[in-house]
Amino acid sequence: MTDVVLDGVHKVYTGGVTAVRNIRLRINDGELFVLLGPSGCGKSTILRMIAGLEEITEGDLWMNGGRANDLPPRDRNVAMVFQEGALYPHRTVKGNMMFPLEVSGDDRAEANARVMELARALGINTMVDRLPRTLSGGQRQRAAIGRALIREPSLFLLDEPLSSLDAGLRTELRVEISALVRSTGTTTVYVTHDQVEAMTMADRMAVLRDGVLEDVGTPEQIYEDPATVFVAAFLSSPPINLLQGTLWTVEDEGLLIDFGPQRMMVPWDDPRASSLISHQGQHVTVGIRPDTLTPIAPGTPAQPGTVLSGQVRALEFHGHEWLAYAEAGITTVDPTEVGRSAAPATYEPERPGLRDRLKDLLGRPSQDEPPPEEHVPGHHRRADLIFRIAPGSRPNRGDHVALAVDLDRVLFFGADGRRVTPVHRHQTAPPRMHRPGHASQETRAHDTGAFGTPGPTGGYGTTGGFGGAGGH
Ligand SMILES: Nc1ncnc2c1ncn2[C@@H]1O[C@H](COP(=O)(O)OP(=O)(O)OP(=O)(O)O)[C@@H](O)[C@H]1O
Repeated sequence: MTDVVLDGVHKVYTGGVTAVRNIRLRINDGELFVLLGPSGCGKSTILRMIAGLEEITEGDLWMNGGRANDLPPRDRNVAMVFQEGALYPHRTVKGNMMFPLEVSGDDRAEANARVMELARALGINTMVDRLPRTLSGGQRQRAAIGRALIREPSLFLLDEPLSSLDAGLRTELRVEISALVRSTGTTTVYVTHDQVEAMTMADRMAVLRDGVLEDVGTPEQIYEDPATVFVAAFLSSPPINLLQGTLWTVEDEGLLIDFGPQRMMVPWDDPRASSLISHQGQHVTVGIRPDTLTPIAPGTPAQPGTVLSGQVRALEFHGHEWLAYAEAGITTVDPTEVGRSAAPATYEPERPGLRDRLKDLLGRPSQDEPPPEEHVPGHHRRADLIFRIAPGSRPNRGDHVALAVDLDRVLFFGADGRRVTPVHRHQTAPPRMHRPGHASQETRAHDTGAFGTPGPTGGYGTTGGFGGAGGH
């Protein structure tokens, strides 16, 4: 068993491609840790550096408290499974699974018993005498996982092992892989670009973009309390509404978010008001998940500044729910563009007399234009407000709808794409099975911080909490 720390790890490939930028991350002993991100974000590179298959350009890799940058792969006790798990074509499933034990000279009868036990756990015990070419893709992956796990590695690395399988098999296997590695207590690092796979499997996960660590935490933490616009959008299906507004303070009332034709109000007693106030006069991105908007009948009393409206343009049936798309005339933010460069939030809008501007905002007609967009980093467009329809109250296309916003669940991001309010990363992974003698959850309860959230030092002679991205 092992824990892994990446301390300021940086990777530049020959030819100059920077694949990984200053990653600081702790993967705890016995944890199922997922690396999630879009294609090309550096997930596989990180995995390969942990395996010793790729050189680390800068920074340190620690395994079980020892610096491992120069440790040969064979001395790391790591097993790895790829998208197409490699099997020897002329060996049966059993032959493939036996191979690592034969190499290490294990007792044959004992090895045979272990292979059969693992094959049963993987659901391939009835096909151990078959050759790989006679197996389905899912069965081949099970065999590859069996071959990797048979010699009880300290660290199990999986690189998109399910991505070539169909949706049904993926669901089935992700449950089985999670159960298997949890029952063995093997520290596991799992790479995927599939948010559902990440959310359903991970004890904790890291979200990457362009080689930069955007966020680290449990799936619940990252979903409910994302550190950046990119993370909020990457972990959202149906997509989160990301509305671009400008923030103004209104004495006696609160913080007004001006979306141009519509606005929202965050009252002064809202716990986020004290963080938001520093964005006075600046662009903010307001993240509203579709289930945070509730259609209400016209005229229903609501707290001022908590209702948005639009005209229904499309309806979509998703089996378990209906979604509606309403044209609201609000500029939305493209999360793939925001916060991409290291550009700080430098936008300073022109300030006509503030008092005049507020008077204007609070009483003006809805067709007014928002502040000029060319000042804002990122890409912006007008898009629909997406909301979930309550059962039995389906609007028709063309209807005007009023949508009550659950203000407590709204997320606020600055122009640089980072959350305006601090993100919380105090808890570690949920309790899980461990073999006797392994570190308990409590002893592993030193969690990472992301973007300046509190995180104690992880030891190994480094400063600051692991898990936050540096220099982003
Ligand atoms: N051997 C290599 N030489 C040069 N550049 C490379 C090499 N391997 C990867 N890269 C580049 O490094 C970046 C990160 O690649 P990596 O494979 O780690 O990403 P990934 O997130 O795993 O992507 P995917 O999900 O598509 O596998 C990409 O820009 C890629 O083109």
